[in-house]
Amino acid sequence: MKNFESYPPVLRHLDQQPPNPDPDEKSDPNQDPDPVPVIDLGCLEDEKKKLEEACKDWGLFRLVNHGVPLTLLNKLEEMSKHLFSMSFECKEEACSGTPVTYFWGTPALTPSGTALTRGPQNINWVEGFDVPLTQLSHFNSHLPTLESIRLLLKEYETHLSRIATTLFKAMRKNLELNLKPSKSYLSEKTGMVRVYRYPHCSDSSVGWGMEAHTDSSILSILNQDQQVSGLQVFKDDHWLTVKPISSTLIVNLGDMMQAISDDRYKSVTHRVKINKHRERISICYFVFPGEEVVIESSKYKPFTYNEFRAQVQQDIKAIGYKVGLARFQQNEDC
Ligand SMILES: O=C(O)CCC(=O)C(=O)O
Ligand SMILES: [Fe+2]
Repeated sequence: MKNFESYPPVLRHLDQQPPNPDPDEKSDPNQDPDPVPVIDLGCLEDEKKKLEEACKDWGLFRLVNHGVPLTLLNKLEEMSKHLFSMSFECKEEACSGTPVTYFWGTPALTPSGTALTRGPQNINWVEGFDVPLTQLSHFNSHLPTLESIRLLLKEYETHLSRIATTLFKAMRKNLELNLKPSKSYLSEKTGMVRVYRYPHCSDSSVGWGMEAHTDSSILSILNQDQQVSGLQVFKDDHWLTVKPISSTLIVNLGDMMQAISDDRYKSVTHRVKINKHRERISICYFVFPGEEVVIESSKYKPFTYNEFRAQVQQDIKAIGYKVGLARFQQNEDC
C-alpha cells in the first residue's frame, strides 16, 4: 500500500489505487521489438556508423556493455527506494544545510536549489534529490541510508564520467569538429546526479511525471527503473515508450551537444508518464561544458552554458517554460 507520509503533501492524491502487478502495464505490446538504437560501448570503433545515426535521427540510444557492474545498479536502485520511503519531513531535514537538494513537484531548480514552478496547476508528479558530484566528499550525513547512497554515487560517478568522456570523444571524432583543444566542452567537474521517484497515480489528469522537455546538458545518462516504464521519446511525430531493460543505460543528447554539433545531432524531446499502479525510480547523470567554454557554431550566437542556464531560468519564471536553444538562434532578436 501507499506510504503516504513519505510523499510530499502536494503529491498525496486521494484517488489512489493499490499497486497492481499487472504484467501488461510493464510493456507496450505495440512496441516489440524495442526500436531504440543499441550501442555497444565495448566496440565503439565498429559502431561508428550506428552511433552517428542514433545521434542524428534519435538523439537517444540504449547503451550496453558499459562496464557499470549490475550489482552497483541494483544497489543504487534499492537504496534510492529506501531513501524515498522515509517520511517527507525526514527527507527535508536530512538535506537541509547540505549540498544535496530535495525537491518535489518540479525538476526545475536554480543553482542554489530553489524550485522554479508555475503554480499548483503545473505540478510534475515527481520528487527527487539533486546531487552535485564534486561536493559528494563534503557531504556527511548522520542518516545511514544517505551515507550508503553517497558511497554508491562516488563509485557510480567514476563509471559515468568514463562513459560520458568516451562517448563524447567518439561523437566529436565522428563530427570532425574543429573544437579548441584546451577547452573542456564536456567537463567532468560539472557532473551531477538526480535521483527521482514518480509516485503511481490512477488519475492521469494530475499531469506528467515530467513534462516534455529537452535536457540542457551535453549528455544525460539514465539508469531507469528496471521494471516500471514511464520514459517516452518523441520520434517522427510519435511518442514511443523507452522500455525498461535490465542492465542497460539510456543516453540522451542535450541542447549543448546539439549546439556544438551545429544542429547535426539532436537534443531529444522526452517526457515521463505517470504509472497507474506502480511508482518508478530513475537515476540520471548530467554533464555540461566547463564555465569558460564559449559555444560557437553557425546556427547560434556564441554563448556559455551559464548564459544558457540563466536564460532558461528567466524564461521559466517569466513565461512558465523553457525556450532553450531557439533563444540563441542567429536570427533571434530578443
Ligand atoms: O526519469 C526519467 O526517466 C527521465 C528524467 C529526465 O528526463 C530528466 O531528468 O531530465
Ligand atoms: Fe530529461
